[in-house]
Amino acid sequence: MAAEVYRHAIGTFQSHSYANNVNHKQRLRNNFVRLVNKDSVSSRGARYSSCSNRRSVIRSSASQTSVADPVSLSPSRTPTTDTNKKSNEAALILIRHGESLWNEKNLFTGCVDVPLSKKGIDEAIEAGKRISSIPVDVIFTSALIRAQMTAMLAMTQHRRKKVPIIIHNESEQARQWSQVFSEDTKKQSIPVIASWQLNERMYGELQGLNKQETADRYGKEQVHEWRRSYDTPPPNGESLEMCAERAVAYFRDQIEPQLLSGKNVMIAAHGNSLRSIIMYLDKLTSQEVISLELSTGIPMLYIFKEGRFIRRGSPIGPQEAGVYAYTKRLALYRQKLDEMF
Ligand SMILES: O=C(O)[C@H](O)COP(=O)(O)O
Repeated sequence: MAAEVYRHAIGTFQSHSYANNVNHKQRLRNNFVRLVNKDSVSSRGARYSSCSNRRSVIRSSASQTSVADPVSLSPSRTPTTDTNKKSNEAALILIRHGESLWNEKNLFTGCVDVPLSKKGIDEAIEAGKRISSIPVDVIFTSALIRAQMTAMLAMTQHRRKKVPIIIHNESEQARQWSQVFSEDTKKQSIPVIASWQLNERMYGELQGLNKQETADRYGKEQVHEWRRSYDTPPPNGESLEMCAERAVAYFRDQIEPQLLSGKNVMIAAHGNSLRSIIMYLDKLTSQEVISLELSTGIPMLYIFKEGRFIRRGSPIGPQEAGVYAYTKRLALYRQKLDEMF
């Protein structure tokens, strides 16, 4: 089974109470409305919501919920963004943030904005070493500091030494205002786009609670269902399906066009927002995704080629020959780096 490929150990986390949820119920209601009306789901405009996933063939049946289309892209999804490269091939790196202070304490974290632990910082740096020879043209992160720190720390290790700069991308005007006019600066920098749609799923009333204590109180099975099932939300929180509604919509609307235009993309996000995106990329069923676990701070590489996503696992290190054998472009880039540095 495809999910078995993801051997990363599950981080242990636990829960607690959610501090910033004044509008929480309203948001959940909105999410449900959006779920009912899936065709109208857009990653733009809304403030807070959940994500959704799709992998390859997501079958629709009583036990296997259909999430989205297979990953091949229709002509209507041709890139509309700035694209000077003409290529139907690109690299996609996914990284779950390094261990956070609440991961360390085994607390359910969800949308709470918790920074990295010391170990998490080391993991982010280590992740950066693993991808240090893979070109990155644009970075997407969630709006949460643990994902943003992971992306920045990882990029400190990159051989090309480009500087990540934050770009506001939420509207045409924001994009205009964020423009970098100097061609030299553009070449020496990497745009970073932060978006709430890539946030961790909202864990509702579990946020801030200890995971082990919650399992002791409600039972292991119940807690496993809240954490790993596709469509059972934790109390007042988001199910993976709800999380996928926002994350996969965002991926399709904002990230795929970049890949289609030949840009290499890195996404630094979270256990469940990335699970939903991987479900989409690998066409996992709602049953298969249950066993998909992501470790903190482990980069995963996909090659986007002819409208399809090809999973290439996790680069072991910058010298790993196999990574650069995947595509001619990666190999050439690596060769250029070797000559320059
Ligand atoms: O929000 C959290 O607690 C973690 O980031 C993910 O937790 P999980 O492994 O319980 O989904």
